Amino acid sequence: MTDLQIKGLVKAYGPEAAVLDGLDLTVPGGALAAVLGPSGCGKTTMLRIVAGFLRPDAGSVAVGGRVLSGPGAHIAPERRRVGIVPQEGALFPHLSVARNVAYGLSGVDRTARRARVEKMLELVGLAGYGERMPHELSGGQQQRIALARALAPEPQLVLLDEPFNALDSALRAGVRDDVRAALRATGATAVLVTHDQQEALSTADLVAVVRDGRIAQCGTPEDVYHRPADPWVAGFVGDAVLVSGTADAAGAATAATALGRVPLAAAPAGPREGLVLLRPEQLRLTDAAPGETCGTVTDVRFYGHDAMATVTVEGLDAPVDVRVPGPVPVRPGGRTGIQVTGEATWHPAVVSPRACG
Ligand SMILES: Nc1ncnc2c1ncn2[C@@H]1O[C@H](COP(=O)(O)OP(=O)(O)OP(=O)(O)O)[C@@H](O)[C@H]1O
Repeated sequence: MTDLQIKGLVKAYGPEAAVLDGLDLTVPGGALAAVLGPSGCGKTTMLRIVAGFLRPDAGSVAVGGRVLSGPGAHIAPERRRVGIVPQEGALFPHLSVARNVAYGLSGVDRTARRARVEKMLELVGLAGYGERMPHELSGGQQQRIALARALAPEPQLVLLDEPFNALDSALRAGVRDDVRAALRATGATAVLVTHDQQEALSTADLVAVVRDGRIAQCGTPEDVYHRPADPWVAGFVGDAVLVSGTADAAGAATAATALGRVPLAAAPAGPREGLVLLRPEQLRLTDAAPGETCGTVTDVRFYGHDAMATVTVEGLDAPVDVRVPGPVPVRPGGRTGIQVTGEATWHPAVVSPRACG
């Protein structure tokens, strides 16, 4: 299995500020990494450089130790052993499914080619579909064929550029699971570009969040969600509750906030004044008992699996969101107590990212 190493990637289009500004990313062999970031922050630019369609201004791309792009090196896209699954599949409309899948298998003899196509169709759950034409497939089936086509030549790396965008939400989760299973079965290293936080967290082994042309944080989905590098990352990968806090005595992993004393994941180093970050599911609505943090519910949004209550709390400038798993016990206008569960992360300052897009 082959790893992907991107080092110090820089790319500007014309005289404007660089879109990629020293981007580093390592994806271990066999892992699926999701590259997540706001629109216009350079995700596709990075993917196009890795694919070899664009040359970087500086930096390097290596797969399995083989430099594909770098100072004095540029391997042509077709010689990179990199498979690509574009947005909306982009199958050749005039070729049958089997011929689409076989497209990258020139030089392979007929019998081996046929066997490989059958194996790939089986892998993506579409055995027996070889004679169909692309227009006879659903959108989800087309995306799976696009993956089969990308995997057929046994690439070392597979790049997926927002491949589920055109699918409706019901189909999306199923196709996503199938694609993930197929990638796992082949052991290919893969990079999935997406701007969908849920997709990144639920699909990938690693999530890399791009900001200002660099990786703001790269880690497991759990790390990025529960231990975000800063409030911006936290807000980008999920709903966040951010309140001012004063850290307790040096070395203590607790802070005083308007939501009460909050346990921290680690004792803060540096200034005692800072920001305490929680997820809405770490807050609980309680009966408004004396001595407890209290507030007024101003809004309730129902999502089916849970609901979000917005609560204004004395001492806080902005209301906080509380995720409620079952029926919401308070209507808008009602009083409620609030309790914090679990540990918060501590952040010394708010990051204000350069505007993207
Ligand atoms: N060929 C080009 N010439 C000039 N500017 C470009 C070119 N391609 C992209 N850009 C600009 O570079 C920036 C990054 O674009 P890119 O497509 O890499 O972003 P992205 O993160 O993939 O966005 P999205 O999520 O919307 O697809 C954008 O401001 C875009 O307008």
